[in-house]
Amino acid sequence: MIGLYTAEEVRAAEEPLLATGPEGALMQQAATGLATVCARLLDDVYGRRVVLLVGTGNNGGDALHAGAFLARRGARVTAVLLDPERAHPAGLAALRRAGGRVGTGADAIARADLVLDGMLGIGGRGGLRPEAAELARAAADGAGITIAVDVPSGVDASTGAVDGPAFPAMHTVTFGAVKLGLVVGEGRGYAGEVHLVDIGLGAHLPTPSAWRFTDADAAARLALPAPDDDKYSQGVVGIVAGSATYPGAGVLCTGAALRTRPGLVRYAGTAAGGVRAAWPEAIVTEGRPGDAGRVQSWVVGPGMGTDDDARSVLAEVLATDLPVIVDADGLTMLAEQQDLVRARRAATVLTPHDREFARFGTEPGGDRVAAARDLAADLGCVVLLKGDATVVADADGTAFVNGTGTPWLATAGTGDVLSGITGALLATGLPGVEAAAAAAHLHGRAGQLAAERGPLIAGDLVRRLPDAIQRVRGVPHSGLGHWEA
Ligand SMILES: NC(=O)C1=CN([C@@H]2O[C@H](COP(=O)(O)OP(=O)(O)OC[C@H]3O[C@@H](n4cnc5c(N)ncnc54)[C@H](OP(=O)(O)O)[C@@H]3O)[C@@H](O)[C@H]2O)[C@@H](O)CC1
Ligand SMILES: Nc1ncnc2c1ncn2[C@@H]1O[C@H](COP(=O)(O)OP(=O)(O)O)[C@@H](O)[C@H]1O
Ligand SMILES: [K+]
Repeated sequence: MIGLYTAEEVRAAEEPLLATGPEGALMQQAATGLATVCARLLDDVYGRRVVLLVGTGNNGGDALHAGAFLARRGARVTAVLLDPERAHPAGLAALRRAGGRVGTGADAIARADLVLDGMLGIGGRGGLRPEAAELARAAADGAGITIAVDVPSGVDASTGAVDGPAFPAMHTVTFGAVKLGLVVGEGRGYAGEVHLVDIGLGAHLPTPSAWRFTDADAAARLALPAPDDDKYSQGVVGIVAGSATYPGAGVLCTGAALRTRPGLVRYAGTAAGGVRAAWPEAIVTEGRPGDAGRVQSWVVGPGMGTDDDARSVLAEVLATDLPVIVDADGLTMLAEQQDLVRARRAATVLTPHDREFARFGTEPGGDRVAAARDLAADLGCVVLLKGDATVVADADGTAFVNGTGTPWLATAGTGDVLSGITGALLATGLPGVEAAAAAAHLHGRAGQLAAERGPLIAGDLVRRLPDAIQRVRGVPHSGLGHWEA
């Protein structure tokens, strides 16, 4: 798993190194790593126009030292200083020695091949002040590569919240640890591709605030069937989704469960006809959940409606002592009867998008990890807050930020697929938070594979799930896979 850290956690890790190491050593390491990434992205450094946007803190110092490195390799480097009196003295001296110069704003930025944002790092507070905001806007209008030093100025490194303008980075070169704010919320959109430069913080870093799954982490939660497995032993999933008028959610959700963990999937609900026609492999009843037969987890909510029948079905499922994932219409009803979750002892996973989340009392706001954590703690369940970087939080504060997916997932029905995947993983006995994090990872991988062929629809996700599972297990999706024992 990849650790995601707040600014405070990174500062605490830096302290012992600053206290014991030679003066400026950390900054030299950071600046060298930064300049190396810049040189790679510029391809040929000689003669290139580089503009440094330099604030008053150490973030500006990093930019100045990296600028000196690039100037020594023949780049034409101009530093734009937010406050010339307070620019990092050693960095400025190094830049001058290397032949760089100090200049002014917008024109230089418009002509630059590369703009390096060293205005604010983890010491930034609140929205950008007017002059910094103006430079960020000029960088957005320019044609050069934009690279943020440590964190894009205007992005809260710890939360991803953005208050007003921020520097639009195509790349962010971050030091020592990946800051949470670079991968979640609005900040993610400003950070671009994140490059991590090692400055030796490793052993000093605390347990991170949040985690990101890798393919290996997801694969570890997708156990293969063993020789002694049968169709029941892998975990049977029960689905309540869709309706007679709108069978689609039932079809997508059941298909996703089958394609994730095809031991046995049971369906109970009013979309029975559509589900039966689409998935002869599923065991289908028009009746209530209690009529479906034994299951090890329930998926309830997508497209089931919110009438009195739907309400009583939701209550019936939540009254079981089985893991349950609640989505869509199920969430709309649950928001009005939140005690149905609080009373549960088995795992409950709620999978709201922003509007569904708001029905529980508060908007997600700028700090999406905190929002998901707070709701999870309040209800004593797992909350999976959907978005371009889906957040999964448990009642005890454990949190994951998903790193897979594609904006092509913003299409109707993809959430139903996520519900089916989550239900299938819950049925295998995984803790709720791990099932949800693995499901989000796998769903995103399926989306990426489906998007390779252009615009995707939700059914494509179901079709690509086997390839996605192969991919996260390390088997090339286009190859024959491993035949060796
Ligand atoms: N620690 C280390 O050893 C290492 C740290 N490293 C680097 O240092 C960075 C952290 O440096 P830092 O602590 O100096 O803070 P930093 O982010 O430069 O900003 C502080 C300045 O910004 C100002 N300011 C604040 N808010 C503002 C706003 N909204 N709008 C405008 N201005 C605002 C504030 O000024 P003031 O409020 O006093 O006017 C203050 O002077 C870190 O991200 C990494 O890049 C690496 O070299 C590795 C080694
Ligand atoms: N811009 C985006 N980038 C990446 N993923 C997205 C984006 N927008 C939505 N998604 C993902 O698509 C899915 C949409 O789910 P949802 O809103 O419940 O759709 P539906 O109810 O139509 O099935 C979620 O998994 C969400 O994380
Ligand atoms: K910055």
